[in-house]
Amino acid sequence: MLARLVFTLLCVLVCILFYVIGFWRKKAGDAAFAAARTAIDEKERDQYCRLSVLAGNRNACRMFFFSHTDIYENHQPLKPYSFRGMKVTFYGYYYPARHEKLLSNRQRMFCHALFRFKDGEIHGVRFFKSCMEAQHLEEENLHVMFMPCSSREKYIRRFRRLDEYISTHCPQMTSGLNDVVITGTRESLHKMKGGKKRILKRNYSITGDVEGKNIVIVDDVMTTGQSVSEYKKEIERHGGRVTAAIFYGKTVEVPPLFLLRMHVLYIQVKCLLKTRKR
Ligand SMILES: O=C(O)c1cc(=O)[nH]c(=O)n1[C@@H]1O[C@H](COP(=O)(O)O)[C@@H](O)[C@H]1O
Repeated sequence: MLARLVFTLLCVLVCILFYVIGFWRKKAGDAAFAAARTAIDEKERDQYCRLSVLAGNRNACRMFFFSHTDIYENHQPLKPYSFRGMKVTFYGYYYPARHEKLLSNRQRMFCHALFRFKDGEIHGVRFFKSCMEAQHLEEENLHVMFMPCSSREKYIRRFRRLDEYISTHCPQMTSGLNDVVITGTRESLHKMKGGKKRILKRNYSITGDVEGKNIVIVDDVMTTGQSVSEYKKEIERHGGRVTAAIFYGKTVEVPPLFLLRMHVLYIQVKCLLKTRKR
């Protein structure tokens, strides 16, 4: 009887202990995360962020990933790579708006610039030139085609300034802004369900003469790459040859949080061993 009572008491004590540890671990994680968000420089931000990850804070895991995107992503900005028969380059990483609070000032500014490009508020010439230079395409005879958007207004607003730039500053290139007619409106692609398996509703037709032309596609964001590859197929059905594609941003994909935690643990242990050796 007494043994059973002692056992029950011990179990209750252990539960209380776990609860208290969990409670303070969460508090410590939240505090470190708050410190990371208000840190004055990247180094301090990273240190607090790692502590918060170790204390189990999920947002800190995402923040850690965003600060080290280049380690996890297969492709780097302005480094061309092959994708479904095209050379692809992007200008920078795009972090979806829901993660805005976890970004550094530099990343936030980049995403704001991307949104302004999407809305036609900035011309995107620097992005265009940088990506074309990265692929050594500045001097090539190319026909530039723009990715059709959800409506005609958006399409013209977004790309008209690049169209002007190409017509006035790039004598060796031609702009295909008017090769496409947007026939109706469709939902924004990122709102469609189904990820890579979603069925894209085509709301445009190619009316310009693209036959035999060497084509580069320009778009704002690449996420799964499905829309650019469908557009490429459609252009090729009309006789064009799509050799390259450039994007203002490439959407990052957050890896499983568990992997991020393991990575942070590994880094912390390595740091600890290093300081003990000294
Ligand atoms: O404006 C969008 O629809 C959009 C928002 C967003 O957060 N991410 C995003 O990729 N898109 C659009 O989705 C298209 C790329 O999606 P994928 O086909 O998955 O590569 C581009 O035309 C983007 O404009």
